[in-house]
Amino acid sequence: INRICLPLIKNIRTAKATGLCFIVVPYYHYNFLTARLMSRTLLRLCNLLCPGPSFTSWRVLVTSAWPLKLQHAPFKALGTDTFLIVAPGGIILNTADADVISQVLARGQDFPKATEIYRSINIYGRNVVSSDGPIWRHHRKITSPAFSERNNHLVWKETLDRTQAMLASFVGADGQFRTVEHIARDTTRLSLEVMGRACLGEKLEWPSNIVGNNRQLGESCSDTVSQSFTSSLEYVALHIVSIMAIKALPEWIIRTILFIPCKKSLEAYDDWGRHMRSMISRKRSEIKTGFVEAAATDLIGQLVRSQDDFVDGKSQRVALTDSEVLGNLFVFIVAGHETSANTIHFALLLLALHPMAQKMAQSELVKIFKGRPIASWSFDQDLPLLLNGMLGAVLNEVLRLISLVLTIPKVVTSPSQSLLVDGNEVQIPGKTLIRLCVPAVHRNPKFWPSGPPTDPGKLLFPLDNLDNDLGEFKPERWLDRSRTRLSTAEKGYGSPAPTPCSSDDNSGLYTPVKGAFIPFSDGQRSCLGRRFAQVEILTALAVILSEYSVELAVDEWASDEEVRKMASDKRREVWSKARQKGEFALQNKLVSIITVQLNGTSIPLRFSKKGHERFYDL
Ligand code: HEM
Repeated sequence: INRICLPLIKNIRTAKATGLCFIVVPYYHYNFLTARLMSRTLLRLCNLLCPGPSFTSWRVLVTSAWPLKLQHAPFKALGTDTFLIVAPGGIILNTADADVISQVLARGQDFPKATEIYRSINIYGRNVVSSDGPIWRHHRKITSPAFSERNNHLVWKETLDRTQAMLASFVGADGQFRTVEHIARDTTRLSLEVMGRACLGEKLEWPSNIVGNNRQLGESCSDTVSQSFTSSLEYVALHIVSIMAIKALPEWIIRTILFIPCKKSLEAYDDWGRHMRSMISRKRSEIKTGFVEAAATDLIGQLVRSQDDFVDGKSQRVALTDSEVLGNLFVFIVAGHETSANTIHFALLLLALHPMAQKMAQSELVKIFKGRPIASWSFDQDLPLLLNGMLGAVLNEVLRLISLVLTIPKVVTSPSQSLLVDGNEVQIPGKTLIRLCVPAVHRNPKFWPSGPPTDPGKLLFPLDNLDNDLGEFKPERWLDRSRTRLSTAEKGYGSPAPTPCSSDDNSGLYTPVKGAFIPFSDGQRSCLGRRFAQVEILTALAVILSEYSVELAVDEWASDEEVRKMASDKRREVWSKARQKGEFALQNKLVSIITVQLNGTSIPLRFSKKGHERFYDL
């Protein structure tokens, strides 16, 4: 009674007082242990005994996956874009309303980041992602300048180079492109290589010296975890979730754990930390001895240099400690490698599923590069054209359709904060957790111009965008700039906080209402690596599409020889099978583990020289 009923009654009263729509659930999703226990007992039992839950059932809303699986559907079913979930452990405000989102993001003091959720990321030291208040301001002030245009230039150069190496690895022994079964592994490696150079100043060498072969990521580690930096970085990147889970345990439990997977993760953790500490001190001596060139552009060099700048300056207190430099480098890798890798992965899948969009992007690349060799591509001249053209539209559309970060968590400072919801001033109680539901607002027809669905007979899951085309991949929607609308924040409610990079806007593309497009969040806690990611993803796609096309592989239904002999109707048939399978996977097999990714399945792809495609003429 004391732990469940009374708090629940109190929370229901508080929720009622807001006047917002609310749904009562029996347990609080963010109470990890209770949620695990209840989902295995009560939820499982109810799901066994009762018919399939509706979009607004508590059985759905207590799961962490609903923002991914149901997107805008619960909001549509409830007839509101902002509703509360009320549990004994607390109240969660969910919103898919661009106006509410832009108010929350603009008022960082009133609605700070819910850093509790990110505590487990502190394993190497305090950092900009998981801190708040003055400590966060201190980290942000020191780390922001590292994400400079000089660093982005390094990202550009490294991505040009590593993408060509990745493409070369797709060619089989017979000189022909082979089917790439797990493209996500290759894009992960590509992204780690770019991170290695632009973040840590290291040219990563894989032990096999071949990127993208069908070897499992992480296999390069020997049983005891290799001493080499690349292997330990790869191992840590691949096992981040389990390493963070182990490190959340008390030290005495950790040190007495004997079973092998945990030991390996711990060794990798120690190994990478050791590598990084010696790298930091090496950087420091490189800077001292005047070897500044490399140190000045990669992120590690800039963070280490900022330590010296501050020590030599007026206030000695301001510098980051070595452990904080390490903590920040670690979160840059966590926040940056998987997000960029998965975006490139999803962009390639969606382009393979939509050959018309791919052709449009390719013809624009012909106009931009006019057949110039990659070595002569220019960061200053060519990148803005990519960002503001069809490829920029492809990137935005991928990020709109598959939001890598599902929800952006904020918390209400006590005692309460007011918000304008549908024109009414609402008092949101202190400590309420706010979830900005990214996939839902990205598909909310209230905030996006939309057309009719391309194929009204085709069912989409979830069934929430049947009367519009917002569930479809249509990069062209970003090319019409006349669609810009105004938001509450622009009309003067609250003052939008400065974003880190002002030069990274795709100003040549359609500008959605403020708060409607938030793949990188917005306001004072927006993504520090936004421009880094944009440069990396666009550059990789430009290298691939300037000379090659990407198609769905059909090996499951026909061999290369059979495809060669097929008439066009037969080819269309096998391609349709591959398309159906690919679309099914994208609609049903996405999961969110730190970021959104395909789980337990992959969509095989085939690259080909332009002009040698197998299904382009269909
Ligand atoms: C497509 C790629 C990326 C996406 C979609 C993305 C998305 C996001 C989002 C939504 C946030 C806000 C999270 C929150 O407030 O809960 C964020 C924060 C952050 N991101 Fe990214 N990110 C990407 C790439 C990168 C890269 C490449 C880096 C670094 C190299 C990076 C570094 C950071 C950092 C340091 C923060 C924390 C900023 C702060 O709290 O002050 N991100 N990112």
